[in-house]
Amino acid sequence: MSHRKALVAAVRQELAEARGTARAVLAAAESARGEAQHRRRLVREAYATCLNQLATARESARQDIQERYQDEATRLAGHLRGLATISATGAAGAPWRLWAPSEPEPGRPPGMLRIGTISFDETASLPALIPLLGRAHLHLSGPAATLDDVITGLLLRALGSTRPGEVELIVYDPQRLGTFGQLGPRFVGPDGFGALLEELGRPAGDEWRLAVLLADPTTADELTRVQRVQLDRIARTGVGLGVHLVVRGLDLPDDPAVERIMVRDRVAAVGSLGRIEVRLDPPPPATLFRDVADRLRQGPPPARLADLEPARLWDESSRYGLSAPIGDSTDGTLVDLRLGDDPPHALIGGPPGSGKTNLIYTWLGSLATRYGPADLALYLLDFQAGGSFARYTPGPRDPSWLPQVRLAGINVRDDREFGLAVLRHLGEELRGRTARGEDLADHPRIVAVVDEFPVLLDGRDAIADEAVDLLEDLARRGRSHGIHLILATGDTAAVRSLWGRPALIAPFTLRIALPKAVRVLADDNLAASVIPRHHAVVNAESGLAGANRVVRLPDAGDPATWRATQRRLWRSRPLGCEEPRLFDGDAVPRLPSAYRPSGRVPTADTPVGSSPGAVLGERIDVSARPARLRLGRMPGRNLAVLGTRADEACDVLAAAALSLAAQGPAHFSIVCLDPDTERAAARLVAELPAADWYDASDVHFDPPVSEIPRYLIGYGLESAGPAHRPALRALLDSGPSRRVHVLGWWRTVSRLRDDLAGRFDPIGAWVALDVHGSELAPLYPQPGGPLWRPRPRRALFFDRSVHRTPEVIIPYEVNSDHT
Ligand SMILES: Nc1ncnc2c1ncn2[C@@H]1O[C@H](COP(=O)(O)OP(=O)(O)OP(=O)(O)O)[C@@H](O)[C@H]1O
Repeated sequence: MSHRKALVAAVRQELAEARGTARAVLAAAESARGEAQHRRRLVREAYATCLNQLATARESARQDIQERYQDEATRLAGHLRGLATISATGAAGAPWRLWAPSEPEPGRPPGMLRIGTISFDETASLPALIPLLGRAHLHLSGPAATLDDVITGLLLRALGSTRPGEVELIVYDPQRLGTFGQLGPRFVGPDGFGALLEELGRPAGDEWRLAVLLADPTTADELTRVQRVQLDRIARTGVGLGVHLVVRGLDLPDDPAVERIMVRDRVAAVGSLGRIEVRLDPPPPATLFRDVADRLRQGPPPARLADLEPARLWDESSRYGLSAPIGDSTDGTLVDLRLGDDPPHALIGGPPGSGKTNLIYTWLGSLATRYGPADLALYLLDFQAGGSFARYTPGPRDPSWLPQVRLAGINVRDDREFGLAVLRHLGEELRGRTARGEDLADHPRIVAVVDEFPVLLDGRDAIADEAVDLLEDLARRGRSHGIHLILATGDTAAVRSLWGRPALIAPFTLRIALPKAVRVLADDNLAASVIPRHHAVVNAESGLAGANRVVRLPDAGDPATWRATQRRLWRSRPLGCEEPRLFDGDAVPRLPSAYRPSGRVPTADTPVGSSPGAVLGERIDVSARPARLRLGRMPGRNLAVLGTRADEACDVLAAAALSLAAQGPAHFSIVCLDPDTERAAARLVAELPAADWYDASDVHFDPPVSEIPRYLIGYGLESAGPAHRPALRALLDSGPSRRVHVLGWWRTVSRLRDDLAGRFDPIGAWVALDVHGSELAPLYPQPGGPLWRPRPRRALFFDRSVHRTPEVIIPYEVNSDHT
């Protein structure tokens, strides 16, 4: 029992120990669990804190990023918009509601064109731009109607942002679906497609050629292999040649120059924009077409004259030539005209109103601001009606003149003699320069401008013959002596006839053709027929096709603008610079005071020359010298003034008498037999120092003999009548040897003949007013009489002792107040 008890006790003991151990283990476990739980709690808490912190950090980072993204995006969008504005200025990029045609900036190639917008969030959008002129062809696919809207908009932008004439628009539209008729395209019909492809394979000229091909299924089906090859070649090489395609309905090969636009609804995918979607602009409102059409019709606003001025006045030397810009070219750079060894001379042509005068003004202005009077001398002749060169000479309201102008002839249409005189003068200058063999640097270069030169060369007469010879000589030899000619005309027939004179026209290698000019350029050079107004084709290779430069001309017409420039030049003129000689065919010269006795009345002891000269009128020449009739003691030294224009006859007689009186002692017998001339005769008597008056009541022709010369000034001598004829004839015959000379007026040659009984030898000199050449035959050594068609205020003067042919003179106005 005890054993059992002991065993029980031992087991109990063990159990108790085990329980104790278990309890201890449990306690340890419990505490470990507690520990673990505590740690877990701690970790959880830490995690939560961490999570919170992370969330906060993430939130703030997110916000930061968001803000930065916003900022960046706004900035980028701003940049992009700025870039877009620069890349597509004015009409190329403006939305339709603000749209108007715009003038491209000179010197900048055409930009991109807007077709719609790109939106990158709800609020902001950017213009979507695509390349065209100078950059790419366009290939469009999608619903035809939408494509045609897109194309219409693009054409409007392309034409509205370039200068009229810069883009030649050709449309192939067999179904006539397009709506660009107002843009003035050249339409090509279905049967012209092959020819069009051939044409597009050739380089465009100065302009861009923009071909819109709206192909229908038939076109695509019928495209031959050759045409396919041509089209592919245009797609690859056309852009470099100025040829651009805008195509729908036909494939174009893959090429960097081909921009593809795929349209679905009003959204497009554009090749160069990648995956960005473009929301297309609506089609342009119809009214905008009118604006573009008007602009195309009107032509561009003119470039400014001020743009041609050099940085410094008179800073150039003409030693090696004269070079001056006259306008800007289609790319905005200035185009120079050069005169020198080559080309030496210029021919300007264009129909009336095409802007020749304006071009000449521009050219002269540009030259005159670059080359001072030591480098340039201008001779200006205008055979047109109207005095376009008068602006360069002093006028009543403006005393300034253009210092380089030596001579200006205006209104010389009827005075071809003056043109001839100028050419003779230039011929002498050429001879002088040749003989002296001087260097070009010693002289100014001469530029002689002859506007409407055919007037001078017209008419198969001695003037035309001599003028042609002189022009030919000047054109041939002038180049090496610094003499340059600029001939201008609006007369097509005259230009045509120049081609019959190759020797004359050949040295005129610089050709300037204004719009619609005919035959100024070579026959196969049609550039002048396609340029818009206020443009010119400049060609320094005698008009050969391929040497054209198209120039846009500024408006040089405003006299006030020019006057300001001329004033500046005038104030800079060197000392001793002389006023230009102005010959105005419409002005009547006054008898210069040096030929009037007033003031310096000669006394009886003043020596009289052996043959004093009677001044009859102004010669038509470069220096405006008077025409004189020497009245020596030889037979025949009398003067007959012939014709019915009494005023002019009186002026001739008065100028003769006054100029004789101004030279030395003389006695005058005024015989006035025509009531129309009484007033003028009386004025003359009043101004002469010593004169007797006779009229029908006491007329006689037996003047007393005296020591000093005596002049009988007869008005209407035919009225003396038969009774006085013998005495008159005797006086005419024998007077001159006694220093008695008759200067008389007869209305007609036949009345003079009656008075002379058919013997004209005592009339050694005559001045004919409105008497035709044939009527003058009896007074002229050559049969048939001189060539003379009378014209107002011009007279033909012939003195058989000095003249081989008669000369045209302008009777001076003696009494301007006509009292
Ligand atoms: N580049 C230009 N810019 C603006 N206006 C111009 C330009 N060229 C000419 N004009 C204007 O056109 C008109 C005709 O020009 P201009 O008188 O020069 O022509 P023209 O050929 O000399 O004519 P005509 O032979 O009939 O005298 C003028 O009113 C002139 O002001």
